Amino acid sequence: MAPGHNGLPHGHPTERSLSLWRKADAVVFDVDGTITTEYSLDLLAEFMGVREQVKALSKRVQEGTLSLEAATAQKLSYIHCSPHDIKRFLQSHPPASRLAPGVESLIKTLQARGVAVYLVGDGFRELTLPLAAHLGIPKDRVFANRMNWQWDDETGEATKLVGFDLKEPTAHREGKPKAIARIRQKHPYHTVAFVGKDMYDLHAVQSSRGADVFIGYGGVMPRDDVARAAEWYVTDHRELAQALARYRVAIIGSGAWACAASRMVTQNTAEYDMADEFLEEVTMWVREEEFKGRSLAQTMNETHENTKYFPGYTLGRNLQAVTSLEQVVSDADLLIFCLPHQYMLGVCQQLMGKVKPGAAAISLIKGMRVQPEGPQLVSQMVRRYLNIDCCVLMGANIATDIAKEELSEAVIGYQNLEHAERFKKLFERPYFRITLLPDPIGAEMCGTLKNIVALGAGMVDGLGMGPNTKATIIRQGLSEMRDLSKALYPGVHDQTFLEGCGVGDLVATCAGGRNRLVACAWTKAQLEGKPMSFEDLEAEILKGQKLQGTLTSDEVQGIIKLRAWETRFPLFTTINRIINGHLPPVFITNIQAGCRVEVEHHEDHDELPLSPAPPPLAKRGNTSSGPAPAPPPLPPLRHARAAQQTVLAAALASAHVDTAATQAPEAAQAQGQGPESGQGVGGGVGAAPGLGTGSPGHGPKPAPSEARV
Ligand SMILES: NC(=O)c1ccc[n+]([C@@H]2O[C@H](COP(=O)([O-])OP(=O)(O)OC[C@H]3O[C@@H](n4cnc5c(N)ncnc54)[C@H](O)[C@@H]3O)[C@@H](O)[C@H]2O)c1
Ligand SMILES: O=P(O)(O)OC[C@H](O)CO
Repeated sequence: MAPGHNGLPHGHPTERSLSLWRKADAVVFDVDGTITTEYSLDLLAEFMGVREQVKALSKRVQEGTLSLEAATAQKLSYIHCSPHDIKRFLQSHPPASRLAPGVESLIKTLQARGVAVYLVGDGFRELTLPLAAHLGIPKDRVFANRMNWQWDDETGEATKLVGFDLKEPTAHREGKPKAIARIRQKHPYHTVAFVGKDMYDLHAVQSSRGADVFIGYGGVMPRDDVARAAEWYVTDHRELAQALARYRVAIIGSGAWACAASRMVTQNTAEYDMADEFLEEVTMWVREEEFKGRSLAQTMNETHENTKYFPGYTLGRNLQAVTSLEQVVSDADLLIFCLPHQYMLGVCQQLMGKVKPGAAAISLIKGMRVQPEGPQLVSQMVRRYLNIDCCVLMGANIATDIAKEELSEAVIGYQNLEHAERFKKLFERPYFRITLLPDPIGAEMCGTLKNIVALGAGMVDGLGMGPNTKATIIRQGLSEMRDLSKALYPGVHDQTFLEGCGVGDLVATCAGGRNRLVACAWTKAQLEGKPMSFEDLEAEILKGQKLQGTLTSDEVQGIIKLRAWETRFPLFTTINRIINGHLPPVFITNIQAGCRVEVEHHEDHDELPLSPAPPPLAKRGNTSSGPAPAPPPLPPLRHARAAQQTVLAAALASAHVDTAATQAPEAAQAQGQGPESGQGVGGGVGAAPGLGTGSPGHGPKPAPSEARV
């Protein structure tokens, strides 16, 4: 055969046709000779003993000496069958025996990807519908001619074939473009591809522009003229299936959650799936570092285990650890960001202009960046710096439990539904359920803010208090999460806070998360008189994994302080004051007092942002905002025991809080003021007004949405 369109060899699509085929949301197939190995009417004619007469008519149509309409009418008069004959014919020629090789699998692949498949042919519904049923194509997606029948007046049954319905568009030469136009009128498909066998099909597409691309199929009835004229000519349907886009997946980050999430992703990309959308190999960016004298990435590639950040869990064999960030993203279509949030700005800056155009991202990161003009969520950062869409995946997703394949749920918050659906396919497993949520900001705010509440829950545990107190903190936390999210982003949906990313994640984190764990240890250390910094405890307990809550608390407090919202967000404010050493942990049970305590500015670097331009986040020791070397760490107040006591004394004096309240619960109990004194959360802490006991002792009047505790 001669070379195809633009001199390309056969089977080589033009760039345009390949791209349109890959993004088609509807594919229309011609029927006879394209999805079948023969003209079905010819087979019926053979069955009825008139094959040669009918074939001769088809030849005349191809030669242009007889019109399609006249030939069809003549063929039917030769065939002259009854409905019973058709039934027998269909029994002896079941659909599977009539289909062209590879077409059934191609159609199933397209359908699994959500592509709408249509059949448009100039054969007959009576013979085409059984094929459609076999292929799972609904009747209303089939365009074909209808036979006319003579009816027996007495039995009411069709008896004899008497021609065909000329009102069907497919009865005429220009019928196919008309059918495609009808499809487009009814459904707003973005891209329609047409697969057909002859020049009529090609002209039908070119003349009407009904379809965006024509692909010639010559596997059954090869045609040189079509091969020459078509932008893409294939002789096997498998070529079309193989050419469908497959997405290359990259994970940016290699910590605990990144590794647990990678297991789901690699399980899905490795598993056989009709849609076959993803390339099996997944790459993971592993920051260059040595662990136990060896390159961590190298160890991961050899042992399929992240021995530093996620020891004890096997990762997919199809996961490739790569240390070059640029290399990982350069050819990736789907980017999964999963890093401690403080490193994301540096990563985004490094990746500017290096991401594949058209790539889509999802962030699993829980945290935000605070700029003078306001907060910037990670998904917003990705959109802004990398100029690509970014969904978020948020939920009650403690990494180790998911690695054990215990049931868990998450939401994918999205702006672009198509991307969200693709990511859902990439992550969803029998043990990991995903709901799509059109509120990405709400979902991400939930994931970010719950880390602060978890610190409060850890303090409750560290103080040795029980579930009632923790439930109070969780309830108040959820309320402040919602109020702050809505105050900053009024479009956020209330319902989001009742989803897996809201109350679900909050409960899980407050029960078993790292923020809770470290805050509990920090509180105990305080009570025992052997205080330790959060950073030291983080290093000791989490062994390289990163705490997000303390940094997020500082960032969020910057937002609160700038707007003088302390009394609107008493839990967030009190937690921030506790972790920064301005209040003792026991104030977690007295947030109305905690948020009103006047905080003395001890040292410049100790204070929370006051001015419209919050100080750089890097000020907080090793919590720099990018992978670039952090500036020399300044010890925050929460790390300095002596300074803490000084400020605490001042704070208590200014709040007129009874110092007994600042002691450990045991000490407070001895004075009848501890949680077991009957005042519990409501009034257990000193002279300051207690949780749930009404108006505060001093300070501004609470806003209407103010906390009840
Ligand atoms: N761990 C969980 O159970 C869990 C669950 C859900 C969401 N999350 C969120 O996912 C995000 C990532 O958490 P994780 O558990 O995967 O990470 P992690 O806490 O285990 O932190 C380790 C990661 O931080 C990276 N890292 C350390 N120093 C770095 C630096 N200077 N620059 C760049 N990267 C550096 C390491 O290379 C490693 O990838 C966080 O926002 C977290 O809140 C965590
Ligand atoms: O362990 P934490 O506190 O960082 O929380 C982990 C996850 O966010 C829980 O969904």
